[in-house]
Amino acid sequence: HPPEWPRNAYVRDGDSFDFIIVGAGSAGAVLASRLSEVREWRVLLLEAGGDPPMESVVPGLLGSLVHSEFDWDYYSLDDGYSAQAQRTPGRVPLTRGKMLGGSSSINAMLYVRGNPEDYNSWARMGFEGWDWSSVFPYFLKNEQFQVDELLKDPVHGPYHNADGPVKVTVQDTIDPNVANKLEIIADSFQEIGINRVIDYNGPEQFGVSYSYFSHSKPPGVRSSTAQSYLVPARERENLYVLKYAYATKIIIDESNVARGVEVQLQDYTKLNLYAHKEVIVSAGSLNNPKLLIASGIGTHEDVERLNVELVSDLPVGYNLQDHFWLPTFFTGAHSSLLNVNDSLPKTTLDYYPEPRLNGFFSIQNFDRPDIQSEAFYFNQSSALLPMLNASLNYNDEVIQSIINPNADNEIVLVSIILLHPKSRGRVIVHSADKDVDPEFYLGYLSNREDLVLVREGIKRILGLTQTKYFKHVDSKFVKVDLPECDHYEFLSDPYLECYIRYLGRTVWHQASTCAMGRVVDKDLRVFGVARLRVVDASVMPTLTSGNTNVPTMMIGEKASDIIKKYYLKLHDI
Ligand SMILES: Cc1cc2nc3c(=O)[nH]c(=O)nc-3n(C[C@H](O)[C@H](O)[C@H](O)COP(=O)(O)OP(=O)(O)OC[C@H]3O[C@@H](n4cnc5c(N)ncnc54)[C@H](O)[C@@H]3O)c2cc1C
Repeated sequence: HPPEWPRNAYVRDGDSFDFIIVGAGSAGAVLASRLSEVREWRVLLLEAGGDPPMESVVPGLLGSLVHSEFDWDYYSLDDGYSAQAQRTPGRVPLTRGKMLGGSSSINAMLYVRGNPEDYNSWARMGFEGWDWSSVFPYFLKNEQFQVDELLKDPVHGPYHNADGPVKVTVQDTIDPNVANKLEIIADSFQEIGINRVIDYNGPEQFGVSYSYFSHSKPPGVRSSTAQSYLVPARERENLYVLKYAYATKIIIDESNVARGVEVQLQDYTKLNLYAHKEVIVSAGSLNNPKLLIASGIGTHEDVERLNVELVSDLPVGYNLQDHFWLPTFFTGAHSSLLNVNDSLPKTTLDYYPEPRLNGFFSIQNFDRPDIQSEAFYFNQSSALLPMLNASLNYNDEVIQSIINPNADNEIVLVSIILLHPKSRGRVIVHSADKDVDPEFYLGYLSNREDLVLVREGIKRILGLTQTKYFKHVDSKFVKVDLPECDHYEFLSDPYLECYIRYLGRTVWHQASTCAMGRVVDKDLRVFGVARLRVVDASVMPTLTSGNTNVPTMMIGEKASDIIKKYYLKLHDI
């Protein structure tokens, strides 16, 4: 059954609330739920989209919402240098959820907290209160861990909580062949020095393990923030959820105090809504810059371009950071499709449809991992083609050159993710009009050190071909059809760099466009404007060592307590 989503609020022009939150995503929905725990606070949550459809709720339907009405469907600018093997060179689809739950309603559900050093480094940068020991309680508060053996385990148990809102399970599959192959691949990783660990959210992140996902045990239901934070709060009389409500501008008075939000509804009606206490912007790293710059908060050049008056001169939209994702492909065991029945995928909608191992290792910096690596196994009947096509958006020649060896062989895809890129991108806003998208320059590999690190990462992974099982099946690194790289010796450094520039692309972790220290302070208040905060992935000073959804929910949890402490004058919550 579809969940009972919160009802749409009846709101009139001029209405006022205590808090207005813009964006019901990974952070915004957490804030709305936590702030409305204070019954005397009236909380309005504005969301540009509506309720999530069943394709969002059912884990096995992952991937079917890309380019739909539930996706902002942005594309990056072609920089002529990276992601050149996309269908349109350089133009990478930047999927973002447009519905309750935001990107937590469309993402791949991997549950990865990152490394304690990520947060300790934020504290060392001067952001007091963001060190690991301060943020760890919020990770616990978020989690409803459903892996009983680990909960009971004296070593792993203390790293988990069974009572939070977001259900977390360990990967499972009903296909014994897939389970067996993932075991073999994990052993092969061990042979190249990437050890087996049980739980990367536990005592040790370095190593390879099964993946943990934010969905429930069967019957599998995605634990988006809509499902886990908003549904349980839907009966609260002080929580108002306004759907299909696009925030066009923050209303700021002449003393630089945020007073409310100007909203455009689907039928283009405009409403002015007011906040007695605060406006909180949680529209995500790609959308916040447009809203802030249209409200006069940005560099003076960017604000002037929109013909608005400057309120606070801040580098909004700069400093865009993203994890760079690169696939490598290896042939596995020989196999052929003689029996059609054997070829039918053995899968269930209860689980994530593409089981994968998740590994973390380092090339340079051993305080925390610098590379994340995922390993997927595909037989002929599997999801390889749709994944290359719909999710990864490669051109036909590239896809064909990977699918061809798959006719006679299983394929192992091993991705390499650059966790701490030095390259930076930018969101460029040309218009405040709801229907004019900003431009997104990702800046991948603009710092050569990033290219070198990924290249060394591939070399480490190439070691797999020398391991027992891969040798036994005579595994080969698949030569992808990249004519521009052909004049380099296959697998030489220049060849690998060319390969990276063509195949590398996003894994949808854009962050830091309103980072702490640049646009907001450590309590996430916007510099130069009173009663205005930004709370979402855009405030991360640097990226974490892993997928960004849980860190963003943690930011929502921590910000809720910062706000409660401030207004309720509490010392501890
Ligand atoms: C395809 C995909 C796969 C991913 N896979 C994973 C994964 O497996 N694991 C993981 O940890 N992370 C994953 N991520 C990343 C993770 O989901 C994001 O980092 C996280 O959701 C960001 O949260 P946020 O609160 O910053 O923004 P969002 O969750 O995107 O929320 C922003 C919300 O604001 C709304 N909004 C925007 N502009 C306006 C406006 N002007 N007015 C009103 N509302 C507005 C949006 O509709 C949206 O609901 C993935 C992301 C994508 C897109």
